[in-house]
Amino acid sequence: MKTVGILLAGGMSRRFGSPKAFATWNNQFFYNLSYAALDRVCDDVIIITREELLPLFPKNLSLLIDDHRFSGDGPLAGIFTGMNNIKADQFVVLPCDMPFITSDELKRLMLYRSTGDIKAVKQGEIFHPLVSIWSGSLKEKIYQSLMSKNFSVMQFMSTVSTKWILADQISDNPASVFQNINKPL
Ligand SMILES: Nc1nc2c(ncn2[C@@H]2O[C@H](COP(=O)(O)OP(=O)(O)OP(=O)(O)O)[C@@H](O)[C@H]2O)c(=O)[nH]1
Repeated sequence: MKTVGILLAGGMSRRFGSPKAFATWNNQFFYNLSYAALDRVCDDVIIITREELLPLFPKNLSLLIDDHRFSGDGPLAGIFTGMNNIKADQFVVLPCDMPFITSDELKRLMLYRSTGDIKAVKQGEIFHPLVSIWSGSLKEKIYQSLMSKNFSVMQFMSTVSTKWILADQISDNPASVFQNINKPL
């Protein structure tokens, strides 16, 4: 079973004020922390970003810019871009703005038994749709959704079989781990 990591790093970071992928924690770029988590559990990892940010990343990493038909259309477009460029049975998706997630949580999410199309994390009333595992068979459906201008990840998830895994089932410290950084720390 081939597993590919998709690291979403193509957002505008309007609330943060500068590209979140290059924010730092413990002297490490956010994107690097998420990349390391994915790299430990996936066969390959691909960073999906936008053109302006491309030159900022090291050249040795696998990088793609969003499919030009859907550039600026949000994370679903990023996920499609990854799936459309690299074949895999499953894709482990992470955003670049949840830097405290480690390979431990991802491993436990991967091991969680589910027969659905998507497994994603829910923490109390908070949904984390971008901390998720997607079946490679969803590519065409995502394409149709984007073509119909339905860009919402949550909306897409409601149209397929999505299993929400409680954060405390895959983490011993979910409140610290599943922090979504939208504003400067
Ligand atoms: N590849 C790609 N990633 C995206 C896109 N939009 C958002 N993301 C990523 O998805 C994750 C969640 O993004 P958000 O925080 O919702 O949006 P943002 O644009 O980064 O931030 P705001 O401008 O403050 O809303 C982050 O990792 C973003 O980098 C996009 O159009 N393409």
